[in-house]
Amino acid sequence: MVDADTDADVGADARDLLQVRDLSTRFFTERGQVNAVESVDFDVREGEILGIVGESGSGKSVTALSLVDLVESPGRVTEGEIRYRDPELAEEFPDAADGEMVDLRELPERVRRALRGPSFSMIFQDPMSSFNPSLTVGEQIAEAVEVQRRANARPRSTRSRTQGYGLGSYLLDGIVPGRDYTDPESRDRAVELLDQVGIPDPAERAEEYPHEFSGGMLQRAMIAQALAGEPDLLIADEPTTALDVTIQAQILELLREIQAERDMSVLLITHDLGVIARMSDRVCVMYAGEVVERGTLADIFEESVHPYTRGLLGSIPDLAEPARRLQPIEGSVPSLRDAEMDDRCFFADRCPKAMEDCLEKPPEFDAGGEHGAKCVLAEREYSEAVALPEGFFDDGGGEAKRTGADGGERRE
Ligand SMILES: Nc1ncnc2c1ncn2[C@@H]1O[C@H](COP(=O)(O)OP(=O)(O)OP(=O)(O)O)[C@@H](O)[C@H]1O
Ligand code: NI
Repeated sequence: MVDADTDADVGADARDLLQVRDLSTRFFTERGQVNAVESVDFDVREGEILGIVGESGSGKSVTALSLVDLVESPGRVTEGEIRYRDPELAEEFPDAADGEMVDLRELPERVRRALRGPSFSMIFQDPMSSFNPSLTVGEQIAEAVEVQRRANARPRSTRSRTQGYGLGSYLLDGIVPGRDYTDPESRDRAVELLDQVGIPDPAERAEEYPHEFSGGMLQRAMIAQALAGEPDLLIADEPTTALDVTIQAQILELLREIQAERDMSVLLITHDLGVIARMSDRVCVMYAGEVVERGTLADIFEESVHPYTRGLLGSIPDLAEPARRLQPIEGSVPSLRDAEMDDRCFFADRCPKAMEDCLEKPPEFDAGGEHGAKCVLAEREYSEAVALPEGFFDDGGGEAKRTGADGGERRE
């Protein structure tokens, strides 16, 4: 049982680990330009779980890949800043730095790659894709441990062996370790990591191959692999989507424990609002490549102002009436082809409250505190209707809102 107050642990004054500004990523396909991520802004604070939620095709995964410079051709980050807190790098690359924050896009590629593992790590929906089928699980995690060791042993700027940071194809595109490649210490550490993610008999399991693991166990092993580099930020893209409900709950619990233990930041991507409610401190709702609403968990679940968020909320099963059918929002996510996208609200076609003004670019409505939405209607309705007392949103990052709300129950 996790108390709602855990949100409050990450106060509004916690420092940002990552600041994403005006990030745009496009795919230049034969059929034209696809605007997969469109001028996205968000921050990830130290020690928080930031959730990104949205339907399929809303740009969540491409956003994540953009952060770690893994967007594949014909895609490319075309705009924006990805500022990451790293005083050492800031000192080394003053041109890319502003205080302790370094714009990753301004760093040499080799340096940026070297951040994968020790600074950022990623886990995915399909753990199989993260492992080389012909090497034991233990050996692959040991390799990830060694990458971290080498990184620690050398100054960042001269690190050269950054390829094999142990995640999926990035392992394969780098050095594929032979059986005797890793040293015994790294192998011991791998067993320790397997133990930490709750794999029974970790020493024996380390000797097994990925196909000998169940889905849930392999998911745990992937988390162990991602943790081997002791990352500051773990990006989890639909980490439990492929798992059955019981295992899903266990893996989420594990992620939460690990996050708290290490005070790591997590960017959690999912289309499942239940997962968001259970896990995140703050939330960004994405639609058609844009962040259309953002706020604390309470802002989003109790006071959402964007019709899209409200639609999504309407489509989660009611806990009181579990038999109720899901109510998907009618219509589908737009194509994101540049040729079809004007400067307007992209949700207007599906919005039950659409009006003529929605054919213009929606304003960024500030709902107070950290709560914001891209919607002209929200701006109109709520700027007048929600006359909140002075200081309501101020101290404690929305603490006042949570009092008396049912936020506590939602989490477990
Ligand atoms: N390789 C590619 N070539 C062209 N367009 C792409 C490519 N990869 C992604 N896109 C475009 O980017 C959009 C966003 O995709 P993305 O994978 O980020 O969505 P998502 O929100 O993660 O969805 P899902 O929940 O299905 O994973 C897609 O709708 C697609 O149009
Ligand atoms: Ni995705």
